[in-house]
Amino acid sequence: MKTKIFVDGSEGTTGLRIHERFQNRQDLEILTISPELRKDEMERKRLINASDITFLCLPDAAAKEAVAMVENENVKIIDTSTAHRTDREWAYGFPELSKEYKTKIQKGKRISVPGCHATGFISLLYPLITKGILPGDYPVSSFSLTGYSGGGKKMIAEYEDANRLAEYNAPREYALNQQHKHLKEMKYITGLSREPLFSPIVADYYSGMLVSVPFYLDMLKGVSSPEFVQELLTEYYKNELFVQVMPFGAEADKHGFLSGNSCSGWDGLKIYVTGNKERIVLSAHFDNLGKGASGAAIQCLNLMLGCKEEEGLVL
Ligand SMILES: NC(=O)C1=CN([C@@H]2O[C@H](COP(=O)(O)OP(=O)(O)OC[C@H]3O[C@@H](n4cnc5c(N)ncnc54)[C@H](OP(=O)(O)O)[C@@H]3O)[C@@H](O)[C@H]2O)C=CC1
Ligand SMILES: CC(=O)N[C@@H](CCC(=O)OP(=O)(O)O)C(=O)O
Repeated sequence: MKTKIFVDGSEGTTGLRIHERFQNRQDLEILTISPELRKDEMERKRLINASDITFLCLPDAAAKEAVAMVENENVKIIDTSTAHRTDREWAYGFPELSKEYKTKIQKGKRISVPGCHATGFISLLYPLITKGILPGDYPVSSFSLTGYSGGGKKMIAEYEDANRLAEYNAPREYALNQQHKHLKEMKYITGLSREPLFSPIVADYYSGMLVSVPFYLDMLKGVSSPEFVQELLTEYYKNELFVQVMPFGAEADKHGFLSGNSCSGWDGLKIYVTGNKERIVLSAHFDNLGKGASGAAIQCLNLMLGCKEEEGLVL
C-alpha cells in the first residue's frame, strides 16, 4: 500500500521543492490541497488527519497550529520550521550525527528538520565536541553565506523585483542583534555552554550556503596539526552518503575561492578544512534548499519508510 503524504505549505519555497522530489515515487500517494484553500483550517485539518505523513513547510506559528490539529494518532509529522527543534519530544532530523539520532528519526512520529545555517554549523562542531577535542566553553564564532531563497517567498520577491534598491546587489550581513533564530538549536544540539557569535550574510544569488567556523589550533585539545582535524572528521562521517569531507587544504575552485552557490541543486554537504598550523577554518558547503531544508526532509522521510536514504534526491 502507498504511503499517503500531505504537504502543508505546498505553495511555498520549501513545499514546492519537496513536491518536486516526489516525481517518480511509486511508493507515495500525494494528497493535494487546492491552492485557494491552502490556508483553510478545516481542509488542512482533514488532509493532515487523512495522511500517514504530513510535511509542515510553514512559518513557526502555523506549524504549531498544524500540530494541534492532529487527531489521528497514527499521523507522523516532519516539520521544516524552527518551532520544534529544541523540543525533547521531537527527533532532530540530522541522522549523520549519531546512531541514536538516526534511530530516533526511523522510529519517530515527530521529526524536526534542522535549520539551514544550523545544519552547517552543527555538522562541523558536533564531531569535535563528541570526540573531546573542542571544549564546550570554547568562544565559538561563525559566519555564513546564504542565497536569498533562504528567506522564502518574501525575500525571493524582494531580490527579484526589477525596482529593488541598489543595496541588494551587495552581500548583506543580518541578525546584527546576535539573536538569529538558529542559535538555540546550535547550542542545544552541540552542547556548547553558550550560544555562538553568529553572523549570517545573504547575497544576490538564488541558493547555496557556506557556513564557516574558525579555530585556533592550540585551543583544541590534543590537536597537533590541521590534518588531524580533517582526519577526525573523515573518520566520523566515513559511512555517510550525504556528508563528504574534502582532503585538507582542498579549495572549491582553482583560484582558491569557496563560493556560496557551487553546491546549489545538490542534496549533500561537503566539509572543507583549510588554514595552517596555527589557525584553521572549517566550512560546510551545501544547498539551503537541499541538505538545508527540503532534501533533509526527504532524507528523513526515506529513513522513516525504510527505503534507500537517497531515494528522489540528488547526490
Ligand atoms: N527557504 C529555506 O531555505 C528554508 C526554509 N525553512 C523553513 O521552512 C518553512 C517554510 O519556509 P519557506 O518555504 O522558505 O517559506 P515561504 O514563505 O516560501 O512559504 C511558506 C508557505 O506557507 C504558507 N502559509 C503561511 N501561513 C499559513 C497558514 N496559516 N496556513 C497554511 N499555509 C500557510 C504560505 O502561504 P502564501 O503562499 O500565501 O504566502 C507559503 O506558501 C519555514 O518555517 C522556514 O523557516 C527551513 C530551512 C530552509
Ligand atoms: C536568508 C534568510 O533569511 N535565511 C533564513 C534562514 C532560513 C531557515 O533555515 O529557516 P528555518 O529556521 O526555518 O530553517 C534566516 O536566516 O532566517
